Amino acid sequence: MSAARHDDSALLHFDLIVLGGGSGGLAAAFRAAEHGQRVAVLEPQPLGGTCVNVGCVPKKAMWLAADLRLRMGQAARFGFDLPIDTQVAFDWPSFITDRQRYIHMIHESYRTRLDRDGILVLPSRGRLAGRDRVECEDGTCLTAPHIVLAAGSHPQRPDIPGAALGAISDDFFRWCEAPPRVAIIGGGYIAIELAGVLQALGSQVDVFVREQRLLRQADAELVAQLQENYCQQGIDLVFGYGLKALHRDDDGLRLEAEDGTSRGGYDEVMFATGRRPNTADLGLDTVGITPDAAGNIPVDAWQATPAPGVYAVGDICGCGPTLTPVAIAAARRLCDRLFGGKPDAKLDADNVPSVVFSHPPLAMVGMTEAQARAQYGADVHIYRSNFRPMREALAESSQRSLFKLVCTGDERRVRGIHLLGDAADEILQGFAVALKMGATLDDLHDTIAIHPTSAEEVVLMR
Ligand SMILES: Cc1cc2nc3c(=O)[nH]c(=O)nc-3n(C[C@H](O)[C@H](O)[C@H](O)COP(=O)(O)OP(=O)(O)OC[C@H]3O[C@@H](n4cnc5c(N)ncnc54)[C@H](O)[C@@H]3O)c2cc1C
Ligand SMILES: NC(=O)c1ccc[n+]([C@@H]2O[C@H](COP(=O)([O-])OP(=O)(O)OC[C@H]3O[C@@H](n4cnc5c(N)ncnc54)[C@H](O)[C@@H]3O)[C@@H](O)[C@H]2O)c1
Repeated sequence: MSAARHDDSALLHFDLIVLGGGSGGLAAAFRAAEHGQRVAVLEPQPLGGTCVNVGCVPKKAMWLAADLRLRMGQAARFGFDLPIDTQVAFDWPSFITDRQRYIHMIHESYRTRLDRDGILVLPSRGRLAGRDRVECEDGTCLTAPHIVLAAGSHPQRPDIPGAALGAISDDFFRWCEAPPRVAIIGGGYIAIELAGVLQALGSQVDVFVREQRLLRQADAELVAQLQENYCQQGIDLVFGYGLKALHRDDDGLRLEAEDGTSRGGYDEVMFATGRRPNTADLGLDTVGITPDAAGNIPVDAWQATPAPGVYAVGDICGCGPTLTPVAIAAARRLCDRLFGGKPDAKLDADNVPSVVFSHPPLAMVGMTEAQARAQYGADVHIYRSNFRPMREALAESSQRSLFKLVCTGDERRVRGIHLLGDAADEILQGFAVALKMGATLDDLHDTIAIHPTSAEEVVLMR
C-alpha cells in the first residue's frame, strides 16, 4: 500500500472492500482503483483464486500436455521417426514444476499491479460485521461504503458413504503421476476435461454419469459425437449410473451402484459433481442476506444483494454461467457503475461463449437446437458439417469434427454456433462477436473462407 495514498488516520477506512482475490475480486479491485478509489482486498490463499491456482490455468496446462501427447501418437504418420501410436514417456513431476513456475509468474504480476495501484491486500479471510464493515481473522476491522463479495465456490462431494475416499479437482492438481485406473463421477465440464487429460497421459479412465448423456448444457448432437470420439480414445462412459457408496478393498477403490452392481480396482475415484458457493462464515446474517437453496447469494441485475452497499460477483452468486470471464465482466461493470460514471453498466449474461477443453475441444455460444426449437418451434433451421479434419485423415484416425449452426426465421438469424473439433477453442471467439451483432447465414456466406482450415466450415455450411 502506498503511504502517499493512505495516511494513518484513514488506514482502516476504504472506498471499497473486496472479499476474495480471485477472478471477480481482483477485477473489481483493479477497476475501482483505476477510478481513483481506495481499495482493500482480503484473500487468505494465493492470489488468483480458483482459475489461476486450481482451475482454468493449471487445467489448460495439463490439456496442452495431453494434446501434445495425442499429436505425438500421430507423428509417425507425418513421416517422423517415431513408432505409430507412440507413448513417449511423460515426466509429470517435471511438467508440474514448469506449470507452477508459470502460475508463480501470474502471482507476481498481480502483486506488482496491486502495489502499483495502491491496493491493500490482507492475507486473511473476511467476515461481514455489518453493511459497511468487515472483520479480519485477527480481529482487525475495516470499513467502506461498498463491499464486494467474491469468495467463489468449492467442489462438492455427494452425500454417500465413503465419499471422503474420493478425490476432487483440487486434488488432481496435486497429483504427480497418472493413476493407472481412474473412475470419474459426473458428466459436466470438469469430468469431461479431466477424463480426456488423464486418458491421454496414461490412465485408463471410466466415467460414471447420472444422466443419459454428457454435458447437459451442450447441443445433443455434438455431445453424441464427442462421446463417440471419447470411446474411440478408450474412455469407458457409463450412463444412467447412480452411485450408492465408495469402499476401499484389497483391489483398490470400489464403486457400489444403486442397482446393486459394483466395479472395483480403481487407484483413484474423482468426484466432479458440481461446486457450491463459499458462503459459510461470511457473516451474511449480520446484513440480512440469505443464500438460496443452491447456496448462491441473491443479487439483482446490478450485482446488488438485498443489503444496501453489499454486492456479489462470480461463482458465489452464480448469476450467468460460473466462468472466469463472467466473474470479471460482472466486477468491472459494477465498478464502472459505482465509481466510473456509467450508470447503465451491467453484466449481459446472454450469449456467453464457452469451451469445454475436451479432446477435441467443444465450443459453444447461444442456443442449442433444443433451446431454439422450444422458443421458435418449426422456424428453426439447422446447418451442419460433420467432417474428418485433414490432420486426422492424414493420421488415419477416425476422430471426427462436427460444426453446427442454429438459425431462425426467413433471414436465417444465427442463434447458436456449436463447434466440436481441433482449434474450436480458438475459432469460436470471433464468431461469438458475429452472433452477438446479429449475423445471419448470408453474412457468414458473404465472408470469404480461409482455406484450408476447419474454421472455413463455419462460413461454408449450407
Ligand atoms: C477445474 C476447473 C477448471 C475450470 N476451467 C475454467 C475454464 O477453462 N474457463 C473458465 O472460464 N472457467 C473455468 N473454471 C471456473 C472458474 O475457475 C470460476 O468460475 C472462477 O474462478 C470464479 O471466480 P470467482 O472470483 O467467483 O471465485 P474464485 O476465483 O474462486 O475466487 C474466490 C477467492 O475467494 C477467497 N475466499 C474464500 N472465502 C473468503 C473469505 N471469507 N474472505 C476472503 N476471501 C475468501 C478464496 O480463497 C478464493 O481465492 C474452472 C473451474 C474449475 C474448478
Ligand atoms: N472450460 C470451462 O469453462 C470450465 C471447466 C471446468 C469448470 N467450469 C465451470 O465450473 C462449473 C463446475 O464444474 P463441474 O463439472 O463440477 O459441474 P457441472 O455442473 O458442469 O457438472 C456436474 C456433474 O455432476 C453430476 N452430479 C451432481 N451431483 C451428483 C451426484 N450426487 N452423483 C452423481 N453425479 C452428480 C451432474 O449430473 C453433472 O453431470 C461448471 O459448471 C463450469 O461453469 C468451466
